[in-house]
Amino acid sequence: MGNLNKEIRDGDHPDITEERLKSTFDTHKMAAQIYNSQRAADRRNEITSAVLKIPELQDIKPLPFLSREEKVEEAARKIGILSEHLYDLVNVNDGAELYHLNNVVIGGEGNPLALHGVMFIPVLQAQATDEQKKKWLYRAMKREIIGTYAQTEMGHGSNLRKLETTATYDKATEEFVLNSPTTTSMKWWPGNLGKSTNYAVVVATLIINEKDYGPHSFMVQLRDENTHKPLPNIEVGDIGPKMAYNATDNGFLKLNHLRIPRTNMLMKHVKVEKDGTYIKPPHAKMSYSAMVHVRAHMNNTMAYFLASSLTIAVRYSSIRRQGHINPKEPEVKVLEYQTQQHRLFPHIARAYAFSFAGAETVRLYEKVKKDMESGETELMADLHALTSGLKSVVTYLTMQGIEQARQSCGGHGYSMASYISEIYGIAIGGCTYEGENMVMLLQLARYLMKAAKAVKEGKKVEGLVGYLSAPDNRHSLIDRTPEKSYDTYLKTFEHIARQQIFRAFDKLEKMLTSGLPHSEAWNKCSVELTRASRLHTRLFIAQAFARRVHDVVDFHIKEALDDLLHLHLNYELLDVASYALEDGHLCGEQMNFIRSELYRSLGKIRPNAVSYVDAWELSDMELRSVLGRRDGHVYENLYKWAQNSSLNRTDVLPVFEKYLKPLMMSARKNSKL
Ligand SMILES: CCCCC/C=C\C/C=C\C/C=C\CC/C=C/C(=O)SCCNC(=O)CCNC(=O)[C@H](O)C(C)(C)COP(=O)(O)OP(=O)(O)OC[C@H]1O[C@@H](n2cnc3c(N)ncnc32)[C@H](O)[C@@H]1OP(=O)(O)O
Ligand SMILES: Cc1cc2nc3c(=O)[nH]c(=O)nc-3n(C[C@H](O)[C@H](O)[C@H](O)COP(=O)(O)OP(=O)(O)OC[C@H]3O[C@@H](n4cnc5c(N)ncnc54)[C@H](O)[C@@H]3O)c2cc1C
Repeated sequence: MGNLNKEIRDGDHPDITEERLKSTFDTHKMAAQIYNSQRAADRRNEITSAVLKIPELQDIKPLPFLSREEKVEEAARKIGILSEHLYDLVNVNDGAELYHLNNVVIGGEGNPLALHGVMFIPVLQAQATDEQKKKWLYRAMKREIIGTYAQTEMGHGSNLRKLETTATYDKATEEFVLNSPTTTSMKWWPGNLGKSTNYAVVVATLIINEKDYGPHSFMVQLRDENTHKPLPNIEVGDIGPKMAYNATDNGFLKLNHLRIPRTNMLMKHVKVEKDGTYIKPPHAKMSYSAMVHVRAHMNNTMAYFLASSLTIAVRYSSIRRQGHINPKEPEVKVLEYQTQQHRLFPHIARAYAFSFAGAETVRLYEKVKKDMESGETELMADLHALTSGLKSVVTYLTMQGIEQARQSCGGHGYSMASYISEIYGIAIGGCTYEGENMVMLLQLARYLMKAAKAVKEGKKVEGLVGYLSAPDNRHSLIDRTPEKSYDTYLKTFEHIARQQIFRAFDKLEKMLTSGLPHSEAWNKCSVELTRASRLHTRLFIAQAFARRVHDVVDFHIKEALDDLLHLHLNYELLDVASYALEDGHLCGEQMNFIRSELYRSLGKIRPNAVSYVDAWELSDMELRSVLGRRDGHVYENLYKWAQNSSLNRTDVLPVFEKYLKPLMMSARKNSKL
């Protein structure tokens, strides 16, 4: 039998090989769990190998040494080369293959086609009529045109009903007049809007006969297809550097009474007829499909960002030696410290959990998308609630995990050589885009309050909120039953979420009966409401993890996932235990049990730590991290990496003659006086 950890190679750092030899499971079989099939895991590696054989697709130098302009150019250069090889490298109809190709070749900092693939094409697929698809979608898919999704304005992002860009129907000419009447009405933020795209789906407030019909989607050509010059009545540009994600030209757009044909409104579900008659869609929020598309996929991208940072941190922690546990023995790998394990391992478990919850979410999304094709909208509310909660909780916890990964690398974590700070910057954008996290938690809370009301009225609720009408134990059975089952944990999570949902509901009801208007009462309860949403979502994540472990057949993979799940349940429960202590559902003795199970779990995970992160099969090319190198040879490569610094081109910088020398000379002169 070969090595179970598939990353072992001759010449690797012995400390990392030692880790890999301890693996109790086949890392490539584990990759099949993470990427949802063995075929998908195989394809990722095949794509990476093929890319490595194409010299023009390699980074010209480490990305942190590029200026913003060079980053934009480098991403565009690679997109050009990729287009030549695309059909040889991937199945272009497979989103996961395309995403992987992007991560390996270009990385997370963006590229001119980022929004084209992530939102422009999906919005046309979901909202364009067949005729409109012929006109734009097929050209977009062939990349004859490049588009983006332009919704957010300088003054409004969260509250779509107050978008100031107007699309006023002119019956006489059968045109819409698109206008940005104020500075704050300018589109501000859309990815690739600034310089790359020549088309955009613009979301504007529809006005017919002076009546406001709310946000609707319109196809707008922004630039000449040959010269790329902005068309008349259009002002467009880049919004400037951001915290990260700087290979992308997030942009602004000002429309000055721009006229577009009536047929440029995306009309698959909603219509404006020639005479200005408005025909409602089957569901008022069908036009929000592009946002739901991204939200549904964000769990997996966040899991990927988190796993990338942890791969870097755990590999580095296995070659970094510092200090002693036993003073008579050599310095230990920092991974031996319990604090280091506690800092990293629960986040490894979360990365797996987000990936499994993500797979379930994408399945529900695909079902709802198919239903919507035929005008069936029943599950839209469930999907919106689920994706709103997950989007918020997963991005927030990912942020925490990446930052812990950075700190766990000590000083070198702060260097861009770790690349963790860039991953952090990219990932935390997710707390804001596709719906600011608090705003989205409050969307889920609306759904939860409706369910709570139904239960209070004696009705049975089912599906994602079914537990609200299920029987509850007054006291948790954790450590109170002979058999060790995850059900006791999941029931405790259910209890906690249920209690908080009803606490928020009762508070809201009390304020409403005291006569407070709904919106004011809602605001005064909103912290409690967001707590309810978080607890409900964390329950879902834990359940999704348990469902996956339950379904795994391979004994060694099941055992390894079972260890991670055990850690996850104990760690997460400790994190929210105050809710269960408050009403005596858990007692001090059970808390001690949970804590000791957590510490036991850390020890159990320790031998497989490197293998759990290796199983994500993230190549050196896609990690772009000196600390996270597969071979563990960090130090000599840190030194090589620093040679790229432009400050090292000369021994003496011009600033010496200009500023430092006069400063020191004058100081010396003064001290002689
Ligand atoms: C392939 C995936 C790739 C992932 C990412 C990859 C890499 C990452 C790297 C870089 C980033 C790359 C891309 C990022 C791109 C980012 C793009 C954007 O950010 S686009 C702009 C996104 N903007 C928002 O999300 C705005 C948030 N606001 C809203 O969504 C709405 O304003 C809000 C808050 C939902 C309220 O809407 P409104 O129309 O005012 O609501 P009402 O009060 O009228 O009605 C509320 C009822 O409507 C229900 N509802 C709302 N939305 C939906 C929906 N989508 N589906 C079903 N139902 C919905 C809601 O539940 C209420 O129902 P009840 O009244 O409670 O019954
Ligand atoms: C990297 C990145 C990429 C983006 N890409 C795109 C894109 O491609 N296309 C596009 O159209 N947009 C894009 N956006 C914009 C993004 O979607 C919005 O910034 C986001 O939806 C938040 O809206 P806002 O900026 O108006 O925040 P605001 O709503 O102004 O948020 C400010 C604060 O107000 C709070 N708040 C607002 N409303 C409420 C409420 N009702 N209840 C309680 N609290 C509230 C928020 O919680 C937050 O704390 C992008 C943004 C980023 C950062």
